[in-house]
Amino acid sequence: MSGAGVPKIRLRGLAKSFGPKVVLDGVDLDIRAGHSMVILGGSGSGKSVTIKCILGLITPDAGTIEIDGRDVAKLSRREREAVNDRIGMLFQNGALFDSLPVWENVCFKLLAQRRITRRAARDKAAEVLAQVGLAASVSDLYPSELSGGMQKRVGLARAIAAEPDIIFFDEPTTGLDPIMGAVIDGLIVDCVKRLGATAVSITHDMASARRIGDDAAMIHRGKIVWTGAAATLGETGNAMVDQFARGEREGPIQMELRK
Ligand SMILES: Nc1ncnc2c1ncn2[C@@H]1O[C@H](COP(=O)(O)OP(=O)(O)OP(=O)(O)O)[C@@H](O)[C@H]1O
Repeated sequence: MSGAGVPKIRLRGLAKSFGPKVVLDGVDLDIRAGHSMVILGGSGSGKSVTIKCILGLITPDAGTIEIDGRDVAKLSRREREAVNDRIGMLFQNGALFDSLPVWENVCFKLLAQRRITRRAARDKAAEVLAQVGLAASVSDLYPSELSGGMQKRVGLARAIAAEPDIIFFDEPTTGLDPIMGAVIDGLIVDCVKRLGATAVSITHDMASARRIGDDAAMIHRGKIVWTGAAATLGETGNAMVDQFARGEREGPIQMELRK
């Protein structure tokens, strides 16, 4: 458990370059426990690289990542694995395994870690599918037999099945029609609340950002240039953030691109 005031995730001076290309240039960010943070930024601004650093998939060149107040670089491999076991992830394209039926996809992590029998996994899958509004009969279908919205729901069910306390959402509404996007956002909010989890989302969809976020942060040129309430997006008073949130061609970001 986090103590009062200790962020669930704290990034300080996070830096990462690929060859000569500086992607993260000193990212400082606090993500509050039990809250939902939305990370905004242009294409290629380093949102995914930031999340991959937190997940331990990319090693930063400099800076620290603390989860529950502990510097993850100082954890043993076993401790790091234990941290990752408490993290769920909804990938942009669902990333479901085509060769496995829905129920095995949903309980993949629990089965792989032998935390559940195959029989119990079927029951667990039905229970979690119900939480994302899918009937138990979907359990035996394969991902190719599902619509995009259903695949997203199954991906969400998989992300929450192991009852994580941190969940990452990578562009959860991309590729969905606006109504299905709103439905998925509602499910995300419900599931995160039910688990009492900390959520971190990447999205380019401002309506979605306002719906799922408590807090928002904008990354630009490898740094966090603004943090504030997600509800204020578009009217933050920060010209860069408001331009981005409103999708306006003219503004400080455009001026920089012209240089
Ligand atoms: N493994 C890698 N090797 C080399 N360059 C990389 C690698 N991963 C990311 N990059 C580069 O880092 C930059 C930031 O990538 P990242 O995927 O974090 O962007 P993003 O903000 O998530 O963008 P988008 O919104 O388009 O998904 C890009 O220029 C990308 O090409």
